[in-house]
Amino acid sequence: MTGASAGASVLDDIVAGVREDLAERQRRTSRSDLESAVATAAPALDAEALFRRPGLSLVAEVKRASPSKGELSDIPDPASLAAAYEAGGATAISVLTEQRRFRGSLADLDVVRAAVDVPVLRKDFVVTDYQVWEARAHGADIVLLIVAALDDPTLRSLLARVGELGMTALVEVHDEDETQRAVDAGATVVGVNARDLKTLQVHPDTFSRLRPLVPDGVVTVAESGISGPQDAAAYAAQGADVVLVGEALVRDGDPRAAAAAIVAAGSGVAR
Ligand SMILES: O=P(O)(O)OC[C@@H](O)[C@@H](O)c1c[nH]c2ccccc12
Repeated sequence: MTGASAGASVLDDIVAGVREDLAERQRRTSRSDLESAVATAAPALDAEALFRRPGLSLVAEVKRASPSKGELSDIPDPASLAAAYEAGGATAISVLTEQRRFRGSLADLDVVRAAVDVPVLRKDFVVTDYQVWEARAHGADIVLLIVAALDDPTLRSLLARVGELGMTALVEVHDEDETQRAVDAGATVVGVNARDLKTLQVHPDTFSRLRPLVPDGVVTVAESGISGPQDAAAYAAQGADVVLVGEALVRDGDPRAAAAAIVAAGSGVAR
């Protein structure tokens, strides 16, 4: 049995809402409209190559709310927030585009894309090819693929599409079985989410438990519950190439300095 069929969960609820919103957008914008937009868009930036550079990379997230915490921050100006992250040395910017639980949107992705020169991640519950085209049409360079939400054939076909469009896939796992599925499907960037999206609980030891299952040469990303520089340095010492941070940055009054402190903490950590 795969994660996608593991019974009712928060994740199933979120994906059901995502599919309804998706059907609505598909009525307005055809797949061929998206393909035309992609054909004339600037090519995707190579985020994976940036993640492979020495030192700890930071992916800084634009996140207003979450199912576990509710409202986090109003973020009236996502473009300025993203620019602050970039000025602080973030390698890439993550933008939540899920609307119902995270209060994100493709409009947020658009304004962030226009505001920064670094790669941008579309953070959403991607379950169909259409959403990958949509991500690229809106300027995303990276797409999140959550293994728990996908069966193997779908994971593989979405990975192939992300590659065809020149983008990087961040393939998210939260247990041993999902890690094996990600690796077998050929993921080159694996994100270990310390928050189990089925129960919403954070388990800080998840990264160190799953890291040994990821082959050398695959980029690893530590995700969720990172409260600041100390946590980031700890993940770097455990072999993380990248940390993905949302709440701690959106709640900080000085997101540029907060991002810079995380980047500084990760530099010079023996890995
Ligand atoms: O705000 P935090 O605890 O720093 O977490 C960021 C990020 O890991 C989290 O937003 C996230 C990780 N995977 C996801 C999948 C969908 C939505 C959100 C997420």
